Amino acid sequence: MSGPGRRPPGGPVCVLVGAPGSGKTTVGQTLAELLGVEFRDTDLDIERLAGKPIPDIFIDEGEAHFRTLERAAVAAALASCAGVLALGGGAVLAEENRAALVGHPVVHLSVELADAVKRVGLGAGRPLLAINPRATLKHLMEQRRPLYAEVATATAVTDGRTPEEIAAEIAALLKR
Ligand SMILES: Nc1ncnc2c1ncn2[C@@H]1O[C@H](COP(=O)(O)OP(=O)(O)OP(=O)(O)O)[C@@H](O)[C@H]1O
Ligand SMILES: O=C(O)C1=C[C@@H](O)[C@@H](O)[C@H](O)C1
Ligand SMILES: [Mg+2]
Repeated sequence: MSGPGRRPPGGPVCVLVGAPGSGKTTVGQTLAELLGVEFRDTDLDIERLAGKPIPDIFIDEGEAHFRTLERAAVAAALASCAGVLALGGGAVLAEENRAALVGHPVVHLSVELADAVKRVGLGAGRPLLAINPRATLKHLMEQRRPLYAEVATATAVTDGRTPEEIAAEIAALLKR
């Protein structure tokens, strides 16, 4: 893993991006504990503001509305989080979000299809994976791989590794 990049004053110490099941929420929580900083997750921010779970937002208002909420959540979190920030798996799809990430230390949690499929199972709580999770995840990962690479200043491989090992690697890197 190469260096994570410079952190703008007041911004997150680390932003995590990656495919569904890459471990952004799990590794992010562990990393925040290790560093003694706040953990923030734009998916949770969106659910709190909307007052309902993400699958219900997809059902009631549709994906386009969710992406609008997500762009606002990413901008707000980048402006106010000084800890570890996990983004939703599809946040990098928006050019606006990719532009907002420039200058931040962004770590891509990489995962191959086999481990990702095992981790998300039948996609419970993940509306995009509700039907045919393996094929959908394969397509999403192929489509998004260049976008994660575009925004990332460092990559941490997660396949076959525990969240604790991954968080420790990122923490060491951030101290450099
Ligand atoms: N390195 C790992 N090894 C094994 N299991 C893991 C690892 N990282 C995460 N998991 C498990 O995989 C599942 C998905 O992890 P998590 O919810 O953190 O992914 P995510 O990247 O936040 O996904 P999403 O994009 O849907 O929010 C959880 O059950 C978690 O316990
Ligand atoms: O991969 C995606 O597009 C998504 C991932 C989750 O984190 C949530 O943001 C939502 O379920 C959409
Ligand atoms: Mg998550």
